[in-house]
Amino acid sequence: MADLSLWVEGATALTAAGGVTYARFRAPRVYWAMVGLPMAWGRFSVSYRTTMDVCGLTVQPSGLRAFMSRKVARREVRPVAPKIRRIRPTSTGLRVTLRLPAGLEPADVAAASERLRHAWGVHGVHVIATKPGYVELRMTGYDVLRRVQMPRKAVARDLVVPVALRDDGTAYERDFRQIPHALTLGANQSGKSMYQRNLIKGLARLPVALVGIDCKRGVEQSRYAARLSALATNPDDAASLIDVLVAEMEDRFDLLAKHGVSDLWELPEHLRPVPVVVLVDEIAELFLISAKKDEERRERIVTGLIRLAQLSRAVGLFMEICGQRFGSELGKGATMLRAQLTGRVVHRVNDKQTAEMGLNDVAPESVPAACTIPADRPGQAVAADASGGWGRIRTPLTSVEETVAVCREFAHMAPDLPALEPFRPVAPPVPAQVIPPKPTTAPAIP
Ligand SMILES: Nc1ncnc2c1ncn2[C@@H]1O[C@H](COP(=O)(O)OP(=O)(O)OP(=O)(O)O)[C@@H](O)[C@H]1O
Repeated sequence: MADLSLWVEGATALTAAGGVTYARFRAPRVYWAMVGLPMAWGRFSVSYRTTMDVCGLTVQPSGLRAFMSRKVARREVRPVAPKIRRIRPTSTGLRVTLRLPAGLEPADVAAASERLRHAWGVHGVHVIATKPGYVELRMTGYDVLRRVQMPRKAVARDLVVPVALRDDGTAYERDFRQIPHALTLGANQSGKSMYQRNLIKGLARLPVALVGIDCKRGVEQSRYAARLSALATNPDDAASLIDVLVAEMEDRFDLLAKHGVSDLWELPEHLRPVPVVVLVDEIAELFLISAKKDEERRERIVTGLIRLAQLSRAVGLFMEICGQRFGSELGKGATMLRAQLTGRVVHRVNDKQTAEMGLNDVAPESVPAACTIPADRPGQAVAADASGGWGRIRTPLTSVEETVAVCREFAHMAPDLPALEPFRPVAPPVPAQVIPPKPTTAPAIP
């Protein structure tokens, strides 16, 4: 009898251990909530003071404070560590708000983040300066980019689209009003189309006009035709469409001048034209020419794009450009246009030079991170902008069917812009539901 209960206990323990190991790799969120979080929180609480001390994140107390400790409280004078203001567990990690003592700055804490991560046994520690004197430690319990799950609260709104997950567990949002024009670079199969797909899926729900330029005969973007107000699938159409967009920009400037305002958002709502997002897939197709006769068209396209990039923010025209490389080898105007695209997302690249094209002028220290994206992590990228900030992101896996369905659902939101009417794509018919043939009843076997 005793033997049997020993067997049952052993089997239960083994099952539980197996379950925990399984959860750790297959359901890291569950593992974090049940095992990782209590352990990390405990370790953090118990070792906070000593960890801060050994990581050099304490300062000597002021003279008055030292005097009070010694004479009034009759305590030993101890170095001062940042004060914990708030601890908040999340589904991916732990967030701690710290008040820094005089003498410490956010960069000091950021420099120690690797040491903190090892001390508390977490996957990563990111340090964010939230306001003067305060930092937030964003700890992640596991590699959140391995299988991307967007935070539930991340939804598209205004002109902000959550398009990927950051490695600190927060959503990476493409905010068109903050960063009007952006560039996405990456090698073949690095995840550029997935990035655009997530962007289109988010934008489709917003009151914006979507304009596609996809000179690979529209293989990528024509699938989203239901929600596009215009689509160009070859360089000749692209040149005409860009001319129309430049004319639209000029009309909008006339409108602003007429009402004495300098920005689209200052217009009363009933007068405000709808924002337009121009999505360019494979920019090289617009720059490269195979015959001398195409030179004039190239000149028209490049001048138009540069004018749009320089001026169109105020009138609500935004650009999202995508390509494998974008440097001076594309010819005149390429680097000038690139300089106007201040948002940068660089996926896996084949050479350091491509990473430099995308990141050197905005966040040069992020170049090594872009060069070390593993090939088995499509969709992972380095995102940077003109503020100098950068981080690692990865898009969620989103199927074409899912995005097409969203485009169809929100097709009624594609605004009618008369100028773009000649370029309006014809949405492919909804595939008829395949109804399986009725099974024919087999003759009864006698
Ligand atoms: N975030 C992601 N998670 C998982 N798989 C992804 C992710 N992003 C892309 N992939 C996969 O990687 C492959 C290449 O992705 P995608 O087509 O987006 O790359 P690309 O850079 O546009 O390639 P190309 O330049 O050849 O068109 C696809 O099979 C896609 O399903």
